[in-house]
Amino acid sequence: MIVTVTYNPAVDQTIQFDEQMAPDRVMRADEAQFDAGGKGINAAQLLTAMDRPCVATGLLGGFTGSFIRETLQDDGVETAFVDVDGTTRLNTTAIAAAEEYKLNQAGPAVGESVVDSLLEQVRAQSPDRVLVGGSLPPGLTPDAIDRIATGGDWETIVDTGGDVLRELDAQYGLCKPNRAELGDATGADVSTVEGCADAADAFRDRGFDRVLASLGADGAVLAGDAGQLYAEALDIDVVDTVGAGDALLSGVLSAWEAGADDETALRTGVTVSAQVVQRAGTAVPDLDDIDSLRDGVTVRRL
Ligand SMILES: Nc1ncnc2c1ncn2[C@@H]1O[C@H](COP(=O)(O)OP(=O)(O)O)[C@@H](O)[C@H]1O
Ligand SMILES: O=P(O)(O)OC[C@H]1O[C@](O)(COP(=O)(O)O)[C@@H](O)[C@@H]1O
Repeated sequence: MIVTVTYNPAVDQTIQFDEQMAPDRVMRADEAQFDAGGKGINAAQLLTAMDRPCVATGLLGGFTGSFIRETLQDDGVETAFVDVDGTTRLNTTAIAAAEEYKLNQAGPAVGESVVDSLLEQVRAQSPDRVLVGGSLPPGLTPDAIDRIATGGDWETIVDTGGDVLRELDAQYGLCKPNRAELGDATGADVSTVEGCADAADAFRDRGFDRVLASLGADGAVLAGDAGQLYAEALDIDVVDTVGAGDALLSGVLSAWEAGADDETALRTGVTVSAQVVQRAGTAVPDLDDIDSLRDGVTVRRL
């Protein structure tokens, strides 16, 4: 069973314009959408949609927090959140002509005592795996993630930015940097797939059993004890890429929970992410055919 921890959830607002962004004028969006977001929350929604037992925990506050709580309830996602005084952030993805702008807020400041409250919620679920996903709100340091990783007898997966990744001290089952985060965390040349795979592999020494590096339209690399696996991305029409990394990771975790090997897990992740990027925002797509669609993903050993 998986518990997801989102220290800094967000309502994801996706707005679409049929013209390019321009300063000093009113831009009017043709379409607007609101989704419950934040890395662990997206993962919990996707894992639930794939019938994997999962509980979403994290910090919620204010009207945006209530929206996330209600959305997850409607989606049948089990939750165990901790209430905070501030207002959960609203992150915006603006799609203008063919360009994508991601505008993320810092989130409400919290005190360190929230880590104890969250740990209590996590322990109460007795999970096998815990996914800690997303940025940290003001008031918390990477120690908040290490404390979850060392707080019980579970494998911890982490999906967070390069700066925080570099500062983690505990032992983790997996981290999932995207290309920029991998570059930030390692300082390596990540301009080629091979460079990314080598950087991911080397980064394992910093306390990660496996590193799953997502490379956008170039696909993904999974580096572990058994070597480096590379999966090409599927050739699809992308609406926006928000939630793509969460989808990749959710597919991998879902397959592992079902007992699959790394190659099958990587195929599953790439397939789930392809479904997500073909839809606006972080809404949960139809995932019924994932097991058959994943056969279309090309994986090779590097
Ligand atoms: N343009 C694209 N075409 C096809 N698949 C994509 C595209 N962008 C992202 N993906 C899929 O989503 C996964 C995660 O994307 P990425 O942008 O690297 O993650 P993040 O959202 O964390 O930045 C990729 O590994 C790939 O499978
Ligand atoms: O916590 P961060 O790094 O600010 O990211 C939060 C944002 O990332 C998302 O989880 C999407 O993440 P990915 O695009 O990396 O999958 C959004 O739902 C959320 O608004």
